[in-house]
Amino acid sequence: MAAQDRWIVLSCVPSSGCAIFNYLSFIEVRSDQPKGAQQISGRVDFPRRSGVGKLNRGLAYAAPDKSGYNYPSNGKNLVAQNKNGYNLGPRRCGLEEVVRVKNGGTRFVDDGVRQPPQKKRKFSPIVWDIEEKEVRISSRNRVVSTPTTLSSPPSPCTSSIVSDEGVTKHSVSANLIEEVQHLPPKSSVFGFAAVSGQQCPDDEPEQGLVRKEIVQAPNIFTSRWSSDSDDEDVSRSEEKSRSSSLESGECERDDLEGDLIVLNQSNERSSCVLSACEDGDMECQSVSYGVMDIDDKREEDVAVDQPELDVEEPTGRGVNMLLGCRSVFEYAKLNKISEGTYGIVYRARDKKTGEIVALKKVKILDRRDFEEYGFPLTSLREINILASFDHPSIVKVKEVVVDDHENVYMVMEYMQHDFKGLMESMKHPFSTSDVKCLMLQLLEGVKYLHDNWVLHRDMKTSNLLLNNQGELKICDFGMARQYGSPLKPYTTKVVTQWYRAPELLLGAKKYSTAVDMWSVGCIMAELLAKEPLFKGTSEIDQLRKIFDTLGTPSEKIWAGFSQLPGAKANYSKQLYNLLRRKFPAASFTGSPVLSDAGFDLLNRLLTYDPEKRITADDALNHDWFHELPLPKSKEFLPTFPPKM
Ligand SMILES: Nc1ncnc2c1ncn2[C@@H]1O[C@H](COP(=O)(O)OP(=O)(O)OP(=O)(O)O)[C@@H](O)[C@H]1O
Repeated sequence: MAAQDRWIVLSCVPSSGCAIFNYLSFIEVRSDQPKGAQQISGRVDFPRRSGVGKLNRGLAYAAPDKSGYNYPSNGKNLVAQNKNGYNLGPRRCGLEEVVRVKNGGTRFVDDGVRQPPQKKRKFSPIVWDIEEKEVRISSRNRVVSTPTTLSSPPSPCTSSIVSDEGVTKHSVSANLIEEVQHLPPKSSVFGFAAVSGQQCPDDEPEQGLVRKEIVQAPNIFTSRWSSDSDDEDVSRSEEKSRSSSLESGECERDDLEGDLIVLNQSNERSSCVLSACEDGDMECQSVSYGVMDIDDKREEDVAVDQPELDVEEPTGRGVNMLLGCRSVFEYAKLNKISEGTYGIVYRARDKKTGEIVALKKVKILDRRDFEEYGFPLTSLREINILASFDHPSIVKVKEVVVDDHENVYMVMEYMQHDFKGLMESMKHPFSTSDVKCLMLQLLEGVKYLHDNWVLHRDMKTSNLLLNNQGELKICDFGMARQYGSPLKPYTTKVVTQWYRAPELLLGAKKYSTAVDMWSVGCIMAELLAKEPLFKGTSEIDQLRKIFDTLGTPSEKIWAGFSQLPGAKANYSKQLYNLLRRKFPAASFTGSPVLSDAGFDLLNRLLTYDPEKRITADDALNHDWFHELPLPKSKEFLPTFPPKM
């Protein structure tokens, strides 16, 4: 396959300093371009960024295949330079050379340097760095696809940086270039928180004082981010259409922040492409499907705000990129598993292989919105992240397929159960060794996410799947987003209410991995008790329920608590942490029992202060997992009758 038939993804750069690329894009490498540097058809749009320079459009070029290139392991580093040769930093790409010319003539050139093999992701998905904006993908010029080739090229997404404390961390690097997936023809690719201690000993709960056992849990905020002094405005837009089908305890998802999105692929004839763009001052970003045609207004913008392009305009127009995706009719739908806010999930069979899969149809909530704004961001985000991840505790996306009506489906590995449904149908709760086994898998998955700078933000039992091999996998990444340094304000309307961390309920705009850890604590409690821990009926009721159990937080146990928007409300003072009552060390009443070590872990997960809340890494090393009963191995987990 010639290079010019490939699709490549140009990635974006976080918004630091002079970094001016904010998006990744999918760009078609065309064969009808001049020699040497093959022009990549399409438009590359960038969000407007104050102080950085407006980037509206660029053109991408790629050199022809110099054969013998053994993707992905031989990926080269590319350097982006502006017109004056200013080096914008290394980028890595799965193609031999990629030259991207943006406004002002920025181009990527091969610097001949090899990237050391890196870790974790199959490829780097997105860096989304757009705060709380409505982001949609335009249905005009549509194209979609996602990688299915799950080879694991070294991740270009991480690089070492030095944190505030001088500790070397991995971070999502700026300046990414996504890698090309080489695909076979036709395969579409695609107190109380008396801190950790939060303890109020069971034998003396009424004695008045909460024991404050300050445990030096890793400091999530300070260890991973620089100062949060950047008080960026969060421009958030409400999603116009909402589903009324929210499950009990769920909040509406009102944020569509984050950005876009990946999907790369190639096959012999056509591929799916996404590019990202910004809609003028409105900062409504959209991703064009398919070949990007040049819209006049954007050209004007470029002309006014940017130096002249020193490259040719793209010539390609209107290729139907959906051709690159297999049809959903390759699968026989067997039954509907679930209909959620953003998707309908079916059990289906691959007609060719007989394999049973899960098909998640992306729900278009409002057709007119779709026409105008395109493919829902949450779905793109989910596809992108899932396609980029490769971990036993994260559900795998096999490919993306389409139907005749432009509906898009994710094809995922099929998992027989979700924990919400499972626990509703179980007569007895999981045993302690079952829960340990499940918690280890869950924490491994969460650690993987956090190591890759992704917040899931919607951890709950219905988003945890279990198969008959005893494997637990996290799904539903529609709310996930990349985070980085410095800590940015995000929307607070994330995480289903029952699992939502107190800092979110109290309106903290800056939050991070600790929100997922709180949810993990709620899940641990639920796995043990077979009942959700805090079943609030509203946000205020949710807080009330948390405070009633863990005690009302104060500045003393949670530094910064009093500054949170929601802290001003008049909460009734509950001085004690009564969690141990719900999980006693021994019980004759049927309450779930929990050893001191187990209770300590639960308490650390449900620590008010996010900075003191335990991390996934530390939780995995917690003593509870080393004491008897030991975690069961997956193969010995109970099996359950199939849900129908
Ligand atoms: N790979 C899979 N295999 C089997 N069932 C699945 C799979 N993925 C999802 N499901 C089922 O579909 C349900 C909804 O999936 P998912 O959460 O991804 O959709 P959603 O539309 O985002 O839902 P919600 O609005 O609840 O967040 C899950 O709770 C689970 O029961």
